[in-house]
Amino acid sequence: MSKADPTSFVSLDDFERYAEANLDRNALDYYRSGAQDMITVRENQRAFDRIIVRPRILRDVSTVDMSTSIQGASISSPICIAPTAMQRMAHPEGECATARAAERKNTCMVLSSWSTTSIEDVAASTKGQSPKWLQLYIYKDRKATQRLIERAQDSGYTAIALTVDTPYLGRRLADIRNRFRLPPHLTMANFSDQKSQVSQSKTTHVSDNASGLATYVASQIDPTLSWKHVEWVKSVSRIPVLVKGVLTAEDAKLAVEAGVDGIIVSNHGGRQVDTAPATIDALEEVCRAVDGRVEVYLDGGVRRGTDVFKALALGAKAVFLGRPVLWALNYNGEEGVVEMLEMINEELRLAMALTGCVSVSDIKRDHVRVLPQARL
Ligand SMILES: Cc1cc2nc3c(=O)[nH]c(=O)nc-3n(C[C@H](O)[C@H](O)[C@H](O)COP(=O)(O)O)c2cc1C
Ligand SMILES: CCCCC(=O)C(=O)O
Repeated sequence: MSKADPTSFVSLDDFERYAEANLDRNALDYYRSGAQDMITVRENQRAFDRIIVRPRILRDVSTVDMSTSIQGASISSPICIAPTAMQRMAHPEGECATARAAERKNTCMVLSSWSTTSIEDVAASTKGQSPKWLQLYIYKDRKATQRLIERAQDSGYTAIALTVDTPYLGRRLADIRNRFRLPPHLTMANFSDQKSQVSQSKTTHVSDNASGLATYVASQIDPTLSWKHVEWVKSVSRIPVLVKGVLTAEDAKLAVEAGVDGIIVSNHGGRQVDTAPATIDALEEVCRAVDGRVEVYLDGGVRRGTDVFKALALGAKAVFLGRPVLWALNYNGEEGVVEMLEMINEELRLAMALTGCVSVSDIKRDHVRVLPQARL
């Protein structure tokens, strides 16, 4: 695999090609892998190709405004950053570099609770001028879970994205083969002061047994979780609570009934249950079920400006990028993430101009036609 030449990066794929040639196997496979045969990973991207854009013409597109808001906070464009764990494997400045890049582009970053930099250090690395959310798992240790929410609130995070698709970790074959382990100089930084509550021990902490990551998740995450726990998170949080990992109309309705403030349509980047639907295929049924009661967002496979356009046309308020951030981080830290965000933002600007949309509210359902779903 030849390393992509940074001077000729023309699409988000180029960042990935660069990282493929640059990252060590353990990190690269962890970042790019998905569950089992990775069918959903591929579908997340391919499904966008089954949606036809219907451009409108002659509408004076000399000025295009991509600004929007999420949970009441203004952002410069509907392209945000999804939570991905352990970013310091990609670059020494990891999550801080990502947060600074997000702030420079005035967009929202979601910090993984399994970050290699603490909630407080990430907050301190920015000026607090763009929204930061904390992604949360419900840990077996409820006090530790509640403490994470409090720490996020105290550090200026403005929402909690509660991940609900991970009662167990999906089966990721490459990580099992590689005996994935977090490099010894890194830690799950949000837990380093809580060893007694969150048993982050040498044996369970991403240990080097064959399913180290899965074992770690099984030791930490409570698989008994149900909707009443979502209500519990709401009851202990002063900031909005969103659920991340909804793929069906049925669950979207239950989420609204549980009082959530927003829904992220996500299949965890195809990393949990393989052959789950592509998120762009699930988006419309979720939006119909929600019927405008809360904001709906999407992540999974978004790689081009036209992908963002299609998600907005089908009802998403904003989209979140996962892996492209890791590839860009690996390429050039904060600057790399800024460059990647600028690239996809410019693609969105052009997609809007070429379809006759001068603001995100101009992007309507009839700007796209969805072709019949291919067989998986
Ligand atoms: C390496 C990696 C780590 C992730 N870690 C988390 C995490 O800690 N919490 C979480 O809710 N989702 C996590 N996700 C899922 C992302 O938030 C997001 O749903 C997904 O990556 C979006 O798809 P994309 O990578 O195709 O853009 C992770 C994804 C990847 C690729
Ligand atoms: C133990 C970290 C798991 C993070 C995660 O959500 C993922 O890898 O998809």
